[in-house]
Amino acid sequence: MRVKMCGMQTLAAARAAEAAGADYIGFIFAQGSRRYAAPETAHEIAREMQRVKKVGVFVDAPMAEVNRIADAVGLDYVQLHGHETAEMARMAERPVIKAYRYGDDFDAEAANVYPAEIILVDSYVKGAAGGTGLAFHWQEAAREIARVTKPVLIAGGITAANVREAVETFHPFGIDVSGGLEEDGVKSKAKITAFMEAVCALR
Ligand SMILES: O=C(O)c1ccccc1NCC(=O)[C@H](O)[C@H](O)COP(=O)(O)O
Repeated sequence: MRVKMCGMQTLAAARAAEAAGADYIGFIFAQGSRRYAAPETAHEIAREMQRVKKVGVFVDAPMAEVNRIADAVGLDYVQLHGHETAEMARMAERPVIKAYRYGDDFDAEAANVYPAEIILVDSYVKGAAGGTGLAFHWQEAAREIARVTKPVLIAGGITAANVREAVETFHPFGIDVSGGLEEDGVKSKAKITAFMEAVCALR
């Protein structure tokens, strides 16, 4: 079970995520997010990482900008978290993680033919692209999400307290977490460690 820890803004948080055993860390390049990371900052953090894969999160950004930032930062994946078309995804120069919001644009058939390596299913909250800290209706969604034939990351409101239920409900490729690692809106080393302990207890 893979773990993606998203919304990294400091070297300390990224080091804690890597040391705890995260498989992916994410940087938010969506202007307006409180978790926005400037590409220069993300690059400084990324170059210190040894093993963890670096993901850049974009919302309806021009693909030229996505590719430019991916090069500048040294990203391993780009996460398209808006309403990007398949044509846009084909222009990506990195493997794509395509995010859908359950209750908005999620559609298993569309996800299966979208040119992405990994599908991420997040919560839908009107007016927010992601990082809401809210879970969607897992029991209702499970059968539909099971029809996705690609690796699936489940996101939205996951914490150390409910990650077992998420895994037992979806049996996903992996879990994506951001707010569940924060204390007063800032990534917490203690919460990062506690989250991975909860995941390791499932393995
Ligand atoms: O985190 C953000 O601020 C954000 C803003 C705009 C688009 C995407 C964003 N986050 C993407 C992620 O992959 C988050 O980890 C995911 O939405 C789950 O967040 P949370 O519910 O806080 O665990």
